[in-house]
Amino acid sequence: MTTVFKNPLSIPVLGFCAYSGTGKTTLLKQLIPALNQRGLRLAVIKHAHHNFDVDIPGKDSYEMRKAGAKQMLVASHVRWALMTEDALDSDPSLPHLLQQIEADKVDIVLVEGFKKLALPKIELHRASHGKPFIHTHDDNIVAIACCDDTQTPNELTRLDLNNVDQIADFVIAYQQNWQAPRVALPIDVAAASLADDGAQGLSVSQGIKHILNQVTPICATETLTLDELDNRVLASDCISPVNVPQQTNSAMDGYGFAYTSLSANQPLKVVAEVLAGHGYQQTVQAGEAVSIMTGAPIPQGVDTVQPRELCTPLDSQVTIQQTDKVQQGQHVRLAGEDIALNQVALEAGTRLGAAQLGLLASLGFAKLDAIKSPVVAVFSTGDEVSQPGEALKQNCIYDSNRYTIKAMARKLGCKVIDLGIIEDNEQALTQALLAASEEADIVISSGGVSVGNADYIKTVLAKIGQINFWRINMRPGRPLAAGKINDCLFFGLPGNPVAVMVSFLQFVQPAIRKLAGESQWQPRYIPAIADEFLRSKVGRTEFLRGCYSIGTNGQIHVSSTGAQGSGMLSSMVTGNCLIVIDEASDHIAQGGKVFIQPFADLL
Ligand SMILES: Nc1nc2c(c(=O)[nH]1)N[C@H]1C(S)=C(S)[C@@H](COP(=O)(O)OP(=O)(O)OC[C@H]3O[C@@H](n4cnc5c(N)ncnc54)[C@H](O)[C@@H]3O)O[C@H]1N2
Ligand code: MOO
Repeated sequence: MTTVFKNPLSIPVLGFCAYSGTGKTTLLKQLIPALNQRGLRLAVIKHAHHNFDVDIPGKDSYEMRKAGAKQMLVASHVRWALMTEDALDSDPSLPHLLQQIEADKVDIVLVEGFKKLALPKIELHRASHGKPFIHTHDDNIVAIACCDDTQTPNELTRLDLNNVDQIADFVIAYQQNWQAPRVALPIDVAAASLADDGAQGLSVSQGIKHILNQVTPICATETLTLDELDNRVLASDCISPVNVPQQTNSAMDGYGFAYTSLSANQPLKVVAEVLAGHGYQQTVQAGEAVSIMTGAPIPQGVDTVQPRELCTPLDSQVTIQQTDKVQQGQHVRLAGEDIALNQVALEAGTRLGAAQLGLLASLGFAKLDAIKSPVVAVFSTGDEVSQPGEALKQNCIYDSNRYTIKAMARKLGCKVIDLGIIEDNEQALTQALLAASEEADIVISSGGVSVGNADYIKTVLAKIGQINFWRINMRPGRPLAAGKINDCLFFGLPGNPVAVMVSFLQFVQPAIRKLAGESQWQPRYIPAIADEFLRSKVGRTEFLRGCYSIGTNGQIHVSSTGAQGSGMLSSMVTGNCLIVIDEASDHIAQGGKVFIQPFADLL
């Protein structure tokens, strides 16, 4: 049995394990020079089972430690050592020790000891010692080094315990082939299986995958002006018809000359002034310079520009100051260095914003084809749900969901049809849903997807569409209906206002983006440090509303907005992000790592 081990470094860690007396240290003492000879920089961590000391009584560092310094760092120009007094009841933590290694100074960490940790290891075995194998009960053994008299399983790399060069070659290959494990995000749609485990509910990733499988991107396009293209999705690759910049030009107001003309304190003859939008048609000769403005084309013979403030003009000459610091080609913007002629400047499926529109303008485009905007029809249900602006009847609530859904859909570039509040009766719902499915690409409702008695929506949907009623293992937003009415996508979001927003962001948003032809979109996760204990539950993804900020240590910190009731819309207003806790965690400790999705990135 081994204990979980997570390598916190970006370099490999390789253990050497054996029963005592096998010759681990003897081997390592021979292996280290062999690896050094092959150019591998090493760190070694050794687990000592006894109380040891590396210091000598009488030395200053020893005396200061004995006087009570918990940590003592002694340093000279050749070596430094950090000694830390730990009175642990159990083994030291290898990840913690690894974090003390300067990973930019070494290529691999070799570990002697820590036999029980699930870290990759080479087992050393000497049959003559009569000790059992380790690989039979440890899956982390990557090779076994033994003598001729030992039988080993075929699937395990076999090394000769007495052949140090062979073992060194193995370590080199291990280091070269090692890849840092991918950071596991709390939601991984690509890895989700679509196996039918509906009784258990679906994970968020499974739900998204099922939904995306039902979405066929819109093909219809329309030609729009640059202004109209804002927040729209480009229909085809945009090929640059020009070089940007069109010609090689100056990045500074100053003097342009041939780098080879420069010699200290030798003035250059100023032969012309070149302004932006104009040119100088002659070739600038050796010993000559032009006065040149930012954006003006660089004349023939010039390859370098010195800013005006580092030049001394006198009559028709200029002296270039600090000639020793001038670099050939400085302050010259090359033709096409931003975007080259015929290069794909923007790919089909790009959502256009300020930067993209500016870039299209810089290429001279006035109009381009965009995918037609998805049309989203939105309605609310529930006898208690009332129209804002009207007097609130007793036991009723105002309809907030329709407004959050409409605003989120519009933010995603959709055209919105507002179907209002549809009364909870079968005929009205059937008519409204069928009519909406004719006009819209997506129909979204809220409320009535759980197990309540007065909800007709489930009955109606079962009759007119192919709709799944899922239980998603998440909070908030557990019930979710998703499917199709004819060719129209349908989402029945849960009624609780925060659940509506979270379900929209996690499930409807990817569907709308795929529908709209946006090919590259992935939700963004940003690592943050939890400033408080965050409660969760194994088996469900938790979306807490949080506030993140940059801490004094320069890292992103996050805390929850407080009470997390799924009816408390104010938490979405106070917060600036969702804190996403994966299914495997039952809590995040204060100071622990957690992923956040800033609202600004989500919509
Ligand atoms: N016995 C069970 N009860 C509930 C369960 C469950 O699994 N078993 N799930 C709970 C969860 S979680 C949620 S979320 C809700 C979702 O239920 P519905 O989708 O059927 O929604 P309603 O019951 O219609 O409404 C829930 C809540 O939201 C308010 N609401 C509804 N529409 C709007 C609107 N347009 N604007 C603002 N607020 C709205 C409604 O008044 C309710 O308070 O079910 C739990 N119960
Ligand atoms: O999942 Mo419900 O959405 O907790 O409010």
